[in-house]
This record gives sequence, structure tokens and C-alpha cells, in this order.
Amino acid sequence: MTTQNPTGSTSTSTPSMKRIAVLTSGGDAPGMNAAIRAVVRSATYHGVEVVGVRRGFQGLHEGDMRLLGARDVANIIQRGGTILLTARSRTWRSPEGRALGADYLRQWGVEGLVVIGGDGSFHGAHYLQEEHGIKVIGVPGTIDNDLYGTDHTIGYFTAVETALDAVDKLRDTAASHERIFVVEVMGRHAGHIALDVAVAGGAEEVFLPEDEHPDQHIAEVVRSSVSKGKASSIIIVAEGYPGGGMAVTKAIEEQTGLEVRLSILGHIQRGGSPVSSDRVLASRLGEAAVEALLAGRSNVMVGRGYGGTTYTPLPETWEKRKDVSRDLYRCAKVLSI
Ligand SMILES: Nc1ncnc2c1ncn2[C@@H]1O[C@H](COP(=O)(O)OP(=O)(O)OP(=O)(O)O)[C@@H](O)[C@H]1O
Ligand SMILES: O=P(O)(O)OC[C@H]1O[C@](O)(CO)[C@@H](O)[C@@H]1O
Ligand SMILES: [Mg+2]
Repeated sequence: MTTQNPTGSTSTSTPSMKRIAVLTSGGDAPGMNAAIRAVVRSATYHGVEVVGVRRGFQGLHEGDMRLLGARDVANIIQRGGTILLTARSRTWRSPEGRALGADYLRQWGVEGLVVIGGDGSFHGAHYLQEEHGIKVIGVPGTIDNDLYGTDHTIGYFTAVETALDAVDKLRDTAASHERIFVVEVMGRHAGHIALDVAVAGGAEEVFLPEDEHPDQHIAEVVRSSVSKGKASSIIIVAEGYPGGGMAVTKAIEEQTGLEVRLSILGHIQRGGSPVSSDRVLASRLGEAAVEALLAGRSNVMVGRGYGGTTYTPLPETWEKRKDVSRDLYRCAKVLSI
């Protein structure tokens, strides 16, 4: 078969697959488009056709798919969201729902599937391979950075930058009014975003889902912030901390009598043009996913670690926990003195 190569000339080689599919699933993340582009272009380079599945597993279950060529993914590397759309699909959680999706893949002659998403999406991909023998490769795409087996996930860097920009702005008004601001950032089960934003934003305190003694922690913070005599404070809370930003706000108000303002940043953290680190990561991992499929790998997530590409069995990505950096947590405490 004739394939395209980067110099525009042609080479002869026979790829091990003729057609693969790609989908995005779970919460969207800046950089997913760059990953889609990388999958399509790298497959095209190897002479493999790509089917784009819309709306994640929900679209797969409904057969909502079409062929994508190299030109279809032009001018998307800089765009947030996902051109393939995404969904949280209840249907995919049942074997019957997955069987319909597998049928569509067979009808379309798809031999391998690239799933760009988070831990939930990787469960869905894993079951598809277990139940129907379809080769699957996971690409870590979630702002939460909560996947074991990769230093970073696509979208995480951009989400941190977006939250940090908001924190910098909130600090202006906090300082002017001598107020305490509690800022809630995303992270249902993981405090990676919260910790990075706290350190980079010079926050006075940070509350994470990983905190061992949540209630006791709030009391300590309140006491120390008052005794330090700081005129204004920024306190970062991950949404997965028990009770979220609201609980921390109430506890501080009740225990100090001080006025506190709560700012929940919410979905703004998921949008926007991806920063360069997310684009580069997405490009690398999209290409690595195609190469992994063509090399016969399956049921693994491609990631980055130890300066190179990593391959982690999908179940390990959710069974093993990527803890927040304890060093950085200590650093945040020391620097907020
Ligand atoms: N246990 C499961 N079995 C089968 N499919 C699943 C399972 N868990 C999740 N999925 C599928 O994966 C989709 C995405 O999962 P989820 O909503 O947890 O997001 P995610 O991939 O973890 O991304 P993020 O956490 O960034 O939003 C679900 O909507 C569902 O279709
Ligand atoms: O968009 P939804 O369904 O409200 O999900 C929000 C969740 O998704 C995430 O943004 C991850 O994609 C979490 O940080 C957050 O808890
Ligand atoms: Mg998840």
C-alpha cells in the first residue's frame, strides 16, 4: 500500500490494520482536538483510515460516525472542546449497550479504537475489549490529571492556567477589601489542580480531597490565618473536598466571624484554547496511540513519564492512585507563612 510520509514523498508498507476509530468521552478537555488531529494524521501517514465517532460511547452505541481525512482536522489544534463532541453515556454501562456499539464497529470494518478520555472512559474501553475482542488504546484526556501511568493528562495544564488567571484577579479585589476569598476549583476526586493553583497563586491555604483529617484541618487554618494577622487571604478548595468551597466558607465565617466571599470557578476551567504543553502532549499521545495499535498493543493507556512514552494496562490507570505531590503540598504550607 502507498502511504504518505512527512516529506510528501511516498513509501510502500502494509499497515497491520486498514481502519481504526477515534472518540472523545467524559468531560471535554482543552487539547482533545489536538489529540484527534494527531490520531487522524498519524493514521493517514501510515495508510490507515480513520472513523470519527461523535458523542463518545453514546454515539458509538447509536452508530453516529463518519470517515475523517487529514484535511478534516485542519485548523483545530488551537481550539478548545472537541469537534467530535462528548457525552456521559449511561447506555454504555450495560453489556447490551456495548454490544450494539461493537456491532457498529464491525459493520464499519473498524479493527481498533482510540478512546480519548478519563478513568470512566477507560472502563468503557476495557469492557469493549474484554467482551468483544476489539483492540482499544486509551489517551488520557481530562483536566483532573487523576490517571495513574502518566505524569500529566491532556487539558490539565490549560485548566490550571485558567484557574490561576481567575485567582490573580480575585487577589486584586481581596486585597483592596481586606477580605478572605475561598476559591473552589474543579477536581471531583483529586486535588492536582487545586495544589498547583495554590502554589502558583501564592494561596494562604489549600484544601484537597486527599486531606486526611478534613474538619480538624479547617479549624487549624482558621486559627493560624487569624494569628498571622494577614489582611486578605486566598484559600483554594478542590470541589472534591468534603462539602467543597461552601463548607470551608461557612466554617471560616462561623469560627472567626470574618466576612468571606466564595468564588466557584466551575466549567470555565474546561474551556479555552489549549496552552502549548497540552497541544504538545496531545500531539505526542495521539501519534503514540496509533503506533501502539499498529504494533498490536491493546487495552493500554499511552502516557508520558520518565522522559518517554509509557504503556499502562487500562485497569491500572484507575486501580492505582496517582497521589498529589506531597513535596508540593509541604511547599505550599511553608510558603504561606
Ligand atoms: N464502569 C463503567 N462501565 C462502562 N462504561 C463506563 C463505566 N464508567 C464510565 N463509563 C463510560 O465512560 C463515560 C465517561 O466516564 P466519566 O463520565 O466517568 O468521565 P471520564 O472519562 O472519567 O472523564 P472526566 O472525569 O474527565 O469527566 C461514561 O459516560 C460511560 O459511558
Ligand atoms: O461537566 P459535568 O458533567 O458537570 O462534570 C464535572 C466534572 O468533570 C470534571 O470537570 C472532569 O472532566 C471534574 O473536574 C468535574 O467534577
Ligand atoms: Mg474521571
